[in-house]
Amino acid sequence: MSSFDTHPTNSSSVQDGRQNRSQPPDGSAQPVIRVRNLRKWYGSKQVLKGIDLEAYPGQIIGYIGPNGAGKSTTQKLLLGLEQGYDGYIEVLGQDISYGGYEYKSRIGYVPETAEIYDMLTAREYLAFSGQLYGLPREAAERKGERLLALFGLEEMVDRRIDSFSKGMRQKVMLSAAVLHDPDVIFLDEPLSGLDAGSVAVVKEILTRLAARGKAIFYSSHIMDVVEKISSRIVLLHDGQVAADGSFAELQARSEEGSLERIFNRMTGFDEQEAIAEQFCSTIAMTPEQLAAEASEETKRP
Ligand SMILES: Nc1ncnc2c1ncn2[C@@H]1O[C@H](COP(=O)(O)OP(=O)(O)OP(=O)(O)O)[C@@H](O)[C@H]1O
Repeated sequence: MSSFDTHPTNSSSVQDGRQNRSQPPDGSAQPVIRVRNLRKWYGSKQVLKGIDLEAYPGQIIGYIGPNGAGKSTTQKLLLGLEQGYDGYIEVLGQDISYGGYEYKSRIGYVPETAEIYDMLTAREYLAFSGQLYGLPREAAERKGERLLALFGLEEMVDRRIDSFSKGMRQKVMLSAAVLHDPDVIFLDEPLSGLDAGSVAVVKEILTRLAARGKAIFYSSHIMDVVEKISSRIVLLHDGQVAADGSFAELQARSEEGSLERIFNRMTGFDEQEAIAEQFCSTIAMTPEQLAAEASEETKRP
């Protein structure tokens, strides 16, 4: 039985959640995200080279890839934050090229780098972002206060965000992204700066939100978390989808153990030892050695 058939309120833990959600959705489920042949250029550089994607309610999609592969660009295009693309993007049944707003109120987003209004207190910020998504101010404040308290920040609610640590800010961003109970949640490195206990809490929250039918689009470089929580993993390499399937399917295809090893093999990365050695040797080079090397280079034809 797949999670698309049932949305249990008493969901399984992170450890066994993956197996429960690795099945494809049943025929009746409508995709909440549909992307066809998505292409994007920045100037003359083509960043996305024809992405096809579908996401269904209840899925956590681990969207992974090397630095610069195009993960954030894809998320920003789906969110309507980045303009100018070729291909087709549909979110919650709406072709986003028509520029409507309705679907945006059903989306939550934690960006990779938070642009947060840090002169506001946490309470003010959550009330403000809740209102942007259509919640009444009092409801947004009340819900925000409760979410922050659950993250252990009850003492900080009325402090200005510019006095928060990195992890505390991340908890505010996470709370702001889900305050309006969105149907689709985009997360770009959501665990950045969080301590081990908070990571465990967020993993459980994501598993439970998916069990309640939310679609979660999860970009991260922390492979063991992606491996554990994702019902489906999409590997982007050089602007193209290099693999798309459950962790078990990827494993069967690549005969590698962990997602980290699968990732390294599929992206052709096996040079970590050589690079690390060269890096350390470069650090140890003296000014004289660097000058000698530069003079050798100028002599070469
Ligand atoms: N505003 C921009 N203008 C020009 N080029 C950009 C812009 N934004 C992104 N790029 C380029 O697009 C490519 C993909 O960037 P993107 O941020 O989507 O990668 P990513 O997969 O999210 O990487 P990372 O894992 O490092 O966050 C990179 O080559 C980047 O330099």
